[in-house]
Amino acid sequence: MSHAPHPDMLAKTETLIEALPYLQRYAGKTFVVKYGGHAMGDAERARDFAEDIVLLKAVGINPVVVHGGGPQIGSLLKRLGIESRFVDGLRVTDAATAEVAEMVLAGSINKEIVAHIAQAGGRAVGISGKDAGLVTAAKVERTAKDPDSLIEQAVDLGFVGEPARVDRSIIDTLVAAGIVPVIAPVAVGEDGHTYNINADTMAGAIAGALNAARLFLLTDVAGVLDKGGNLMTDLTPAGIAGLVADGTITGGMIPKLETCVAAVDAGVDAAVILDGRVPHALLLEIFTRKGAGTLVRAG
Ligand SMILES: Nc1ncnc2c1ncn2[C@@H]1O[C@H](COP(=O)(O)OP(=O)(O)O)[C@@H](O)[C@H]1O
Ligand SMILES: CC(=O)N[C@@H](CCC(=O)OP(=O)(O)O)C(=O)O
Repeated sequence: MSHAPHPDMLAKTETLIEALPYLQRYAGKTFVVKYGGHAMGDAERARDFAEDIVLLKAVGINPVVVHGGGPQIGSLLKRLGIESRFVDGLRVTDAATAEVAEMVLAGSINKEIVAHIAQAGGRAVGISGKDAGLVTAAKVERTAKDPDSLIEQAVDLGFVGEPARVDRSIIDTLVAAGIVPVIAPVAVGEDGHTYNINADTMAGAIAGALNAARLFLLTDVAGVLDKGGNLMTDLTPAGIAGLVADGTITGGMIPKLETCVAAVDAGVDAAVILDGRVPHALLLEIFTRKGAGTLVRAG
């Protein structure tokens, strides 16, 4: 009788052994994972994502989830007959839009992610920036060139906020209790109004406040692509500035990379842009040698 292992078994064992140094390196570390609205479109991928989070927790990593939901806010606004306009990738948010954004983000999407994590055998609690004073928002100020006069003028984005202060204590309490925090990008301002915050910006601020080892941004592209469409696997803040200046990086990728640079500047070891359409993209990135997306690290 042969004792040679079946090739399938061998491949599985190799995968587990390949993960060993990463399991040792990352145990006890905090990973902030931003789950974008585009990445959560597919129900099967949403379940994969929840499994990945539960697996990270099971091997001693502390994942903290910050989610988006831009496309989902857009479709409810459409059903309600409310139009959306974007400036620099930010949704101009009047009082009615802020109400809808909070319903979708802190309501349906937040609870859906929590439920998926529970189904995968984990424990999660869904909160927004409002809970226990997690985030205090400041109104975002933007200027744009007037197309006629070419003079820079203030643009009022309404209730669009950015995190001015982060009080991490509620996250620490949940993590200490073995619970995965799932955070919606909505917060209250000093003025008592509800502010809608870009989810990448929210995730970067949370990662900075937690001194996270890693920030992962799950989106719907392979990562940052060069002008020929090839994946750029490693970037530094200086390299990113050059790619913005020469027009390689445009649109929604600009705030995403600004978030990565800010997080790395704030002491996060590395930020990674990942393709959320790939099954278990997070596990592949964390536990295999190859990595899957674009890694941003201090130069
Ligand atoms: N150099 C680039 N590499 C990859 N994507 C880019 C690049 N420049 C611009 N983009 C755009 O950025 C988009 C990702 O940003 P966004 O749509 O805001 O993602 P999300 O909704 O996941 O936050 C990509 O779908 C792509 O259209
Ligand atoms: C101010 C602002 O633009 N807020 C975003 C919040 C959701 C978000 O960022 O979701 P994604 O990550 O899925 O794009 C919005 O209203 O769409």
